[in-house]
Amino acid sequence: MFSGRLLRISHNALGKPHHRGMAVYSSELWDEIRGKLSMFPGGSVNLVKQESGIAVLTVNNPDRMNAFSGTMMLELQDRVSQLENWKEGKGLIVHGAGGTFCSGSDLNAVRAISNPQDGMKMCMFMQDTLTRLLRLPLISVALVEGRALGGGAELTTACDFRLMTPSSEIQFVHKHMGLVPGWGGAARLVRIVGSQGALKLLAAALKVDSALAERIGLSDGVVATGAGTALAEAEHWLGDFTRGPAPVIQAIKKVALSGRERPLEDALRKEKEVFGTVWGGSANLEALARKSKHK
Ligand SMILES: CC[C@H](C(=O)O)C(=O)SCCNC(=O)CCNC(=O)[C@H](O)C(C)(C)COP(=O)(O)OP(=O)(O)OC[C@H]1O[C@@H](n2cnc3c(N)ncnc32)[C@H](O)[C@@H]1OP(=O)(O)O
Repeated sequence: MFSGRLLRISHNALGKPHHRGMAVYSSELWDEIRGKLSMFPGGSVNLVKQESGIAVLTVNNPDRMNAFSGTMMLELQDRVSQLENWKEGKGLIVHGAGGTFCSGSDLNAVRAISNPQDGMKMCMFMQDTLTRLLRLPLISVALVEGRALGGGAELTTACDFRLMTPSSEIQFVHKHMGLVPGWGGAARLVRIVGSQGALKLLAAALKVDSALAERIGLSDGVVATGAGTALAEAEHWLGDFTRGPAPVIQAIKKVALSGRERPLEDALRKEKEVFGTVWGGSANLEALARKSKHK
């Protein structure tokens, strides 16, 4: 488990603790890393915020099976910042362009930064961004069509839920690359499928199809394939969880998140704090006035 102390007190490159909201590392480090990543262009990360309160984030580099170039890593961080400030937001779908999810880091960039120093910086940058993605006050789902490989598999674990099309696959291929996950994917995978399950998926670099993924709790459901169909089905699926006023949905995500990440007493204090934001709020008062019955 992430401890509450780690959540709120992380360490900068010099080992000094610093306090930051939803991030893991100090943003003082980012200027240098951003400079390096900006040298590897290609693709984009697109964000559409819809009136429904559900946003769609598209990893878009179809010529490279949606691999993450350096500039896409930068764009992802910017998109997450935008979503952190989206007051009306309730849900998020993360998917890939052109019928596939994401094939991880762009190997052309990886080859150019294959020294340990640059690798560590990229790792910290992506850990920070994906941690912030998971901590958004939005209910998020990764829609996996085609392949989710390496860092792409890690990206799926930075969402609250995963949906897969019947023929799609998630594979932590890191072992075959002589690596371990570096974008926080191992830590998150353990929380999703347990330590035994995570060890099996990582150590065998198993191809996890949609049936196996559902059986081990990696996937939360299967959606039909087809141009636009999978996305529409994912929106419909998410709609069940995002129906209602944004402050209430965001509060639900916050208490679930603190329960997932914090030790019990810390999570209880957080729950009390979040409870205070909705108690006597407009949705609460309207429900009381309606004399709601839950038959
Ligand atoms: C922490 C994360 C970790 C790290 O950085 O440390 C990583 O993510 S490492 C990257 C892990 N991913 C891979 O190793 C993917 C390697 N690629 C493949 O296995 C295949 O390309 C596959 C299965 C994604 C798709 O196979 P398919 O036969 O359907 O298509 P092609 O192989 O012809 O691919 C089309 C085109 O895309 C290029 N491509 C695919 N993935 C990447 C990538 N990760 N980086 C750069 N380019 C990629 C592939 O080379 C083809 O380009 P072309 O110019 O046509 O050769």
